[in-house]
Amino acid sequence: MSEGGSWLQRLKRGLGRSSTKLSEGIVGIFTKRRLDDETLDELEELLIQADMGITIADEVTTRLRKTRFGQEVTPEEIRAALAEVIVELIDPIAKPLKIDAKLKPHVVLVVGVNGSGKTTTIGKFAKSYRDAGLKVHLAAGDTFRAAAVEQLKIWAERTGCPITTRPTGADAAGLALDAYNAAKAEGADLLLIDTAGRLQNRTDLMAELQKIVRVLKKGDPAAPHSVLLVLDATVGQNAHAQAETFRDMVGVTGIVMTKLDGTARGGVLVSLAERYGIPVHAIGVGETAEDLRPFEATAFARSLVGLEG
Ligand SMILES: Nc1nc2c(ncn2[C@@H]2O[C@H](COP(=O)(O)OP(=O)(O)OP(=O)(O)O)[C@@H](O)[C@H]2O)c(=O)[nH]1
Repeated sequence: MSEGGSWLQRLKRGLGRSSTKLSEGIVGIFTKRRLDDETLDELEELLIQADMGITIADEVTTRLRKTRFGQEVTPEEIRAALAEVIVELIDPIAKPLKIDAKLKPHVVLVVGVNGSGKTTTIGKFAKSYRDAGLKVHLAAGDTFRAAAVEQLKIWAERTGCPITTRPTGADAAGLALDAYNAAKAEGADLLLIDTAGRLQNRTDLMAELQKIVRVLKKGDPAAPHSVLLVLDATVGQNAHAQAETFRDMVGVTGIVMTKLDGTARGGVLVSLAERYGIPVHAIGVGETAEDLRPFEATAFARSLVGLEG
């Protein structure tokens, strides 16, 4: 559980496992040693182990080799260099989800594997867009789990957003279209559609997701206007497989990465950014909706490597 505090404190605390592992690793390598082939190799290995990806590991070590080879460097300097490379890489993909109010409604389909944090994400987004003055409609598209519908209903009540539901076992595509029509009739600006969690290797469930997309197009040929993939950071490298399959199946337009507090491998977000270039809208660093915030490159990079401020 998070114990409150400012967002930066929550972020730092949430990324604590990842930053401790990286910091300790860097201190271990560079205490009283020069920057040479051996230490650079060890650094590269550490960054790969931290799920940063080979490109980042390469870029950091190449830069350090060019500028500091043969010199003594402090762990602090290494962390600063690392943060700099990470910021350059993730800044272009750190983008909030932009709602086009002209679409009425802008349709956002939220997808991901079971328990990744879809419902929490929808609740949080519903609240923040409502607070910003938009009319939001929710669709409880997880027709497999009654508890998921209940959870979304609670969010609907809490945020004062109308919600479309159907009994367990109902056709999720039909529900999505019903929700679209209801949202349109209400003049809603935004329709957030929850879906059942599905593993990316279940082709039958992935086909169902494609059906939802096809059926939504009967309402608006351009819908869904956004497809958000919610990824649980604790799955580590499997996040890559998930991003790839969901992207190929339904064209992911943005990512929300949750549970960064539950892993020492927060670097996976960086390697995802580098590999797919898909915008990251928000990150979660704790169990409550308060812990889910827009993704901000500099704060993330500095917190990840354990730098102050
Ligand atoms: N520690 C931590 N827990 C989180 C985070 N985001 C969500 N959770 C928790 O993860 C659990 C699953 O979140 P949900 O939003 O219900 O996930 P879902 O994807 O809708 O789940 P399904 O309906 O099973 O597909 C809940 O207990 C959340 O409180 C996070 O950033 N950190």
